[in-house]
Amino acid sequence: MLVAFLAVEDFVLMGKAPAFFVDDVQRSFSNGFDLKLKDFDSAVAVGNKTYVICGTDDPTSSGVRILNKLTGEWVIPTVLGTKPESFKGHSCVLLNKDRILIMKHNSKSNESVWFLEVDTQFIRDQKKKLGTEVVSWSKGVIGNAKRPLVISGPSGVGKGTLINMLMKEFPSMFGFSVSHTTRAPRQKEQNGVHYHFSERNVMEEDIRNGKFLEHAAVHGNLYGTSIEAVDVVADAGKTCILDIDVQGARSMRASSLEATFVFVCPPSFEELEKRLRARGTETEEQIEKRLRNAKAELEQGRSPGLFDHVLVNNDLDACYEQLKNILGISESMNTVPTSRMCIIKKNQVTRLIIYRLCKFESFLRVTLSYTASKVFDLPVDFSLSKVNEKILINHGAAEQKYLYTSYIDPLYKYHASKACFENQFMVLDLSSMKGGSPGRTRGLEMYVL
Ligand SMILES: Nc1nc2c(ncn2[C@@H]2O[C@H](COP(=O)(O)OP(=O)(O)O)[C@@H](O)[C@H]2O)c(=O)[nH]1
Ligand SMILES: Nc1ncnc2c1ncn2[C@@H]1O[C@H](COP(=O)(O)OP(=O)(O)O)[C@@H](O)[C@H]1O
Repeated sequence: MLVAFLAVEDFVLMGKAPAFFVDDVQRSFSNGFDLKLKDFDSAVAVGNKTYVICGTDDPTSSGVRILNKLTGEWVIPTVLGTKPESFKGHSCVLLNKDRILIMKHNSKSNESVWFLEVDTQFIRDQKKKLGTEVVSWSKGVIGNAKRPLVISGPSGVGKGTLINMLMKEFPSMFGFSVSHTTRAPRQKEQNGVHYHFSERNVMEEDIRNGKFLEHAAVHGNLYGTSIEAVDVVADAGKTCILDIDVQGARSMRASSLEATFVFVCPPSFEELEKRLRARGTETEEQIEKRLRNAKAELEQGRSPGLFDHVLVNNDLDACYEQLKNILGISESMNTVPTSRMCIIKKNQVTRLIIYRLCKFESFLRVTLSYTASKVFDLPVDFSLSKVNEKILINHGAAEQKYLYTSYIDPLYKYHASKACFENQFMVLDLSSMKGGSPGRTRGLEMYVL
């Protein structure tokens, strides 16, 4: 049953597979080289390389080693991304020759799906940059994240003001991506709220270790968006707002993150200077540097294809309304409309109906988010097979039962009985898969067949 579903290039090798199966596949993968698989290790062939994924809880282990099948050499690659914490029994399958899907046995579905990227664009870029073999983990997330909002514009134009207004009016809809920076905190800025204020050497090390989605040198300091900063907001079901400079926006445009890009302009250069000085948070030297950089930023903000929308922040309220229009939101999305509130005061029966309606609305909201992230228990053992964009998670092998199914034989027109296996399948649907390293892989669906 298992073999019937396996395409040759997608061959699966399970840590806990029966010995005869391991031996057969091992030989064909390794061209005669000894893979030295330990308990819970698994191996996947990708072109001339065999990737061994080590089933271990040891945090010091790289978790992955690569055999070059032509030379017989082993390489320990640079491992980027967030790797799964405990990684014992698992099954894997190769997808599109560029990433390996790994599913943990005996786990919850929201913790079970991981991707090891081996030859995606991100990996090819990192290989060039680091000059080593590179692999990168990405956690698979059931359901889709909301489309992030990237806001850029020169210093003092009003980005922070607009973002604060949005977050204050719609606290349950928006979350802020807290960037890292090497600049010193301003008087009212809190670490972990406005920025993660970091030492340059620590931030540089984290960048090397692939913890950042993007980073840039701005006004003489280092700024960057960590993968964690965006994922925390997305995992809470909120739209993530990124306040980043034009270089950062450009990097995000080129990445797998699909976002709405908004550039905010001042009505005039003089007004920008006035606002920056009135804010009183920078020294004269810093103000001059920011104004010099603003000229180039304003030019780059108009680069074709970079920003989806350009807003002129002249009248603050008008600009804020325009931003809300872009996002397709209105006040009624977050509060009970005032007309309804008036009725509430008028009579008891209407009050009850309104109360139920509100309850139902919040029930719907909860139900919808629950459906998107419904959690399954994955069995102690299963095999994976790939059929187009779907992964069949077969956990019936251990409990296969004969069923006698009655049917009418079309030739002889009499009732017959046929023995067949009852297998239990769950499906991981990858057809809406998005994102990937260095962030999460989202848009997955899981259901029982
Ligand atoms: N590329 C990038 N730019 C950032 C990030 N965080 C902030 N910035 C940008 O850095 C610039 C300076 O920010 P900041 O020091 O807070 O000064 P402000 O813009 O005057 O409030 C602004 O253009 C921000 O949009 C980040 O994570 N990545
Ligand atoms: N439309 C506007 N008109 C007048 N002042 C504004 C407007 N928008 C923002 N400001 C003020 O300009 C200053 C800079 O705004 P801020 O949000 O800190 O800019 P940024 O985050 O882009 O650096 C703040 O003092 C803010 O109150």
